[in-house]
Amino acid sequence: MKPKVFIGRPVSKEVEAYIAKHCEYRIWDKKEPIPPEVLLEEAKKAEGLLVQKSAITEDFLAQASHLKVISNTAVGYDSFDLEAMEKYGVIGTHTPFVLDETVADLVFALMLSAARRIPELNNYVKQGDWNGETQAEELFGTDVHHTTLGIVGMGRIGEKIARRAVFGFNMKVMYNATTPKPQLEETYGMVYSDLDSLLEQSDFVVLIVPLTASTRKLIGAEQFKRMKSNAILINAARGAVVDEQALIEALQTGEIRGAALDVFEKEPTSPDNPLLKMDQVVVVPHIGSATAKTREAMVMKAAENLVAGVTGGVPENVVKELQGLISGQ
Ligand SMILES: NC(=O)C1=CN([C@@H]2O[C@H](COP(=O)(O)OP(=O)(O)OC[C@H]3O[C@@H](n4cnc5c(N)ncnc54)[C@H](OP(=O)(O)O)[C@@H]3O)[C@@H](O)[C@H]2O)C=CC1
Ligand SMILES: O=CC(=O)O
Repeated sequence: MKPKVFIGRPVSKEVEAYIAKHCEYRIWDKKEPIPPEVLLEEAKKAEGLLVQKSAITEDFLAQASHLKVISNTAVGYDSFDLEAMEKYGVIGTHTPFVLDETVADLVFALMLSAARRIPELNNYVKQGDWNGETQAEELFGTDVHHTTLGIVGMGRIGEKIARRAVFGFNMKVMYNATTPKPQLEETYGMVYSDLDSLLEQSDFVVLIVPLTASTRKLIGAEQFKRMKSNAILINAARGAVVDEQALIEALQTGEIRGAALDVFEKEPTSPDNPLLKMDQVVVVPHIGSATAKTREAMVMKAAENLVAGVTGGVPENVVKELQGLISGQ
């Protein structure tokens, strides 16, 4: 008998066919996100789940006693209660590597947009404000090339950002991570820095860390005070890595020049969020990995992890905190 799985989001025909070959499955194929109570009811009958950032709590796991694996279609897995998953022996997987270059592209798109004020100037032209006079200084932006970039998080994606910065834009790169990376320093000529010095010296600060207890509100009022007044913050990590209220105040008081945000404390963010009213803030709706090719690769990777987890194989991408569950099998 094939193992029973539930697919908690729409997938392509190819992915569905792959899962169908190995599993008996049910699927949530509506565009809107699956309601938590529907996911729970389905999870009670399944050995494996494929989800996209659905919250997996202790209470959820306690009620879904057949689960062996939960495959997340994202690299970040802050939606997993890792302690509870370990307690219930449920393997969690994610989709690293396949999205790195795409997310690094988006980080650069955000950096360039904020520095050169692309959304503002796009509106200026489209609204008919371009009247042919010599361009006024108020339209000027700031350079990206030959400036200093501080990257907070030097993992898979951080490295791809560093490569673009050094070889594409001649930037000086400083980085912070939990441990220094001497080999990457040699490859990219970048320097490891404590967070405070990185904030003090960078023209652009990119956040690309996982959301954990140690990174929640990593950047708050105290950190904004350290940043240059012409600095631009790019957050492509998770909204909660930044104290959003402190960011609003830092922008209002001119402590930093601007921000470019793919992620927010609460998603979707409220239309009333003051950040959305600020010209010096560029926003996109959490689309770091959102190209058709990369998203398809992520979903196929998630399907492969799911199938391996319910058919007695070893999923390729078990999250590091739960790898003990595999070695203990
Ligand atoms: N906006 C979007 O659409 C996307 C967002 N993301 C987010 O980006 C995150 C990073 O992805 P990825 O590069 O694959 O992850 P990795 O695990 O490869 O890298 C994470 C990096 O963060 C560092 N780090 C962890 N904790 C801290 C800390 N307290 N202070 C400083 N550095 C820290 C790690 O240090 P060390 O190497 O020393 O352990 C590591 O260098 C994801 O977890 C996700 O939240 C990812 C993809 C898309
Ligand atoms: O936010 C996206 C991810 O893959 O993590």
